[in-house]
Amino acid sequence: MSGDAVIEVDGVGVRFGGVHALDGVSLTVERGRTCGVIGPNGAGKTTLFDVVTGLRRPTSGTVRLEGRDVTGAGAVRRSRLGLRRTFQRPQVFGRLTVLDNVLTATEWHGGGGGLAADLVGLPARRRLERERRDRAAAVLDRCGIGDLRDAYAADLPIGQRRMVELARAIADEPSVLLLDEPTSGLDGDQAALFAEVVRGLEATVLLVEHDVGFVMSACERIVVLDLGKVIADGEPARIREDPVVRAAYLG
Ligand SMILES: Nc1ncnc2c1ncn2[C@@H]1O[C@H](COP(=O)(O)OP(=O)(O)OP(=O)(O)O)[C@@H](O)[C@H]1O
Repeated sequence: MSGDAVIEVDGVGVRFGGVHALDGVSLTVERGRTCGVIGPNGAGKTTLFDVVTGLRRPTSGTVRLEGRDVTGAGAVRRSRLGLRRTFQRPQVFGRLTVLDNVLTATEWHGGGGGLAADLVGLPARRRLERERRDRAAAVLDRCGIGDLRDAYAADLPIGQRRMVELARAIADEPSVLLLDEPTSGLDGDQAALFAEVVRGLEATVLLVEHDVGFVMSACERIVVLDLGKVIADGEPARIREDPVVRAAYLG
C-alpha cells in the first residue's frame, strides 16, 4: 500500500440482518487522485459512502483518513481532518445569498480580541474580510455561478444549487472531498463544468455516481461494486473493457 494513501478502506463489511451490503471491501485513494465508485442498484455504493463519511459504522474492517484510523469517529472529527462532502440532494442555506453560502463555509481568521482590538485593528480586519469575499467570489466564478452571487439559494433550480454546494465544499480547499451522486439534477454543460472543477482540485476525491460517462471523464480510477464486493478496480479504459464489469453492469 502506498505511503501517500489518503483514503484507505480495508476489509470493510456492513450487514443489515442477513444482507451483506458490503463484504470485505478494500480500496485506497492516493493523494490528489479522483476515484469513482460505480455499480448496479443495491451494489453497496451508498453504504460504502456512508462508511467513509462517518454516517455508518462498519460491522468489520477499518477506515483510515490521512493515515489515522477513523472507523469509530463521527463526521465532525473527519471534517477536522479536512474531509468535506456533498449530498445526493444538495444541502445549501436557502435563505442566504449564494455568496453568503460560500462565506459561511470559509474560516474567518481576523477575529478575537474584543472591541478594543476591533477598533485598533479595523483597517486590517476590513482588508482580511475583503480578501475573504474576493476568494469566495473567485470560487463562485470557478463553479460558473459568479453572476448569481446575490441570488437567494432557495430561488435557484437544482443544478445551480448543486454548484453552490460544490462551491461551499471546495471554498476552504479541503484535503478530502466526497461527492454523492454529483451529477443528479445537472444538465450536460453543468456536468461537464462540474467534472472540470473536480479535475482541477488538489483534493483527494471519492465519488459515487450512476452516470458512467461522467465517472469515466472525471475520474482517474474506478472501483466497481456488485453485490457488496469489489469486482474491478482500475483506470477507466481498463474498466470499460473488463469482461466481468461488462457482464455484471455495463452490458
Ligand atoms: N438501512 C438498511 N437496512 C437494510 N438493508 C439495507 C439498508 N441500506 C441498504 N440496505 C441493503 O444493502 C444493499 C446495498 O444498498 P446500497 O443502498 O448501499 O446500494 P447502492 O449501490 O447505493 O444502490 P442504489 O444505486 O440503488 O442507490 C442493498 O441490498 C440494500 O437493500
